Amino acid sequence: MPFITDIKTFAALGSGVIGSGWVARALAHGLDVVAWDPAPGAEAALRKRIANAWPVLEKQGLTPGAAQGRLKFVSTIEECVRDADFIQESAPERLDLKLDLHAKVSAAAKPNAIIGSSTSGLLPSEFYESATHPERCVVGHPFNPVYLLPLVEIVGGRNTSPDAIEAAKTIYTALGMRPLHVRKEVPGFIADRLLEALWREALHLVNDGVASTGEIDDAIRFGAGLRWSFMGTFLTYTLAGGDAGMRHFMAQFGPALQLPWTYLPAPELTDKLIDDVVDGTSEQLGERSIAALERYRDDTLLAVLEAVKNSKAKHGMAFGD
Ligand SMILES: NC(=O)C1=CN([C@@H]2O[C@H](COP(=O)(O)OP(=O)(O)OC[C@H]3O[C@@H](n4cnc5c(N)ncnc54)[C@H](O)[C@@H]3O)[C@@H](O)[C@H]2O)C=CC1
Ligand SMILES: C[N+](C)(C)CC(=O)CC(=O)[O-]
Repeated sequence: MPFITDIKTFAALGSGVIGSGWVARALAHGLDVVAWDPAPGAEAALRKRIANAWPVLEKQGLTPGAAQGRLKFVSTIEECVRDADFIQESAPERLDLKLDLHAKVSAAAKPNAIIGSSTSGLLPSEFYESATHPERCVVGHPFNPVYLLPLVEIVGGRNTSPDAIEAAKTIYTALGMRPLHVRKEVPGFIADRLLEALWREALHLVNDGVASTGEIDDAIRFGAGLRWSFMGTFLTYTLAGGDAGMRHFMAQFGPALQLPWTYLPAPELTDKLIDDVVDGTSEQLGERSIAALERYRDDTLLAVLEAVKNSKAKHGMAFGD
């Protein structure tokens, strides 16, 4: 039986930061969405998050027929997944919890509905171990805010069929995303390995009293962060090697890797370090609420996405190139 790829009904399990982002994306793409989350007050919190995201989604352009009213919140896992054409799990990052949840989800779902997990780095071979029809189970790791950022890392487990990877690519593409197949199942996949290295070094810089959280954020947002929105590290450093490109770059800056500039192990999360990071970021937040900062982030991201798309078009490139 072929996997379902022309999806009409999207099931979301877990409606926290990431689950609500998936719901917003699916609704904006004109789908019916069924959601489940066991927390008290979860439905109201989800609807509030969707309402906060909706203005930027309207600005970006909704699929005809898209409406917040097409979200149905249900009270059981089975009700959530039974009639779904595609299922995305965004439950807390705990192996035991995901193992138990996926055993239930996969037993209740249509056998040919693809199941994706938002996990940031747990291994699909482990948490889909007791799934029914594990061949249709993948990781679809998104980035926050899920309703705007296109990247989704697709990772298969030991039992995932190659056809399921292709089906997941088709589904996520139809949701306006840019799938990246991570060919080897490794903890942290690709993007979170990179992000974790940056995060670890940022914590060391705070811990060693080198810079405040705001100064470290400035070092990213006025420099590398701007060029990372359209060019990755490898091509950027090719240009840093001048006309001789990457070979010259390697010769000039390669030896510095032996120093090294960076620490590998993370610093101990002492109470002082946690307080320094929390106090620093509270100061950066100032009087703004999280929701206001999210709207600022979303508007700015949309402007960046539009600018990158237009510039690529002028150079004969598609957005996904
Ligand atoms: N926050 C982030 O930046 C990102 C998180 N992720 C991944 O997304 C997943 C969800 O993370 P967040 O949304 O950040 O967490 P969150 O804490 O915001 O939301 C988790 C939600 O799951 C609900 N929940 C609790 N038990 C559950 C169960 N048994 N089944 C279903 N839902 C349950 C909670 O009530 C809560 O609403 C995790 O696997 C995480 O690694 C992926 C990309 C980015
Ligand atoms: C912090 N995090 C590991 C949960 C981050 C991600 O998984 C992706 C993101 O949105 O940065």
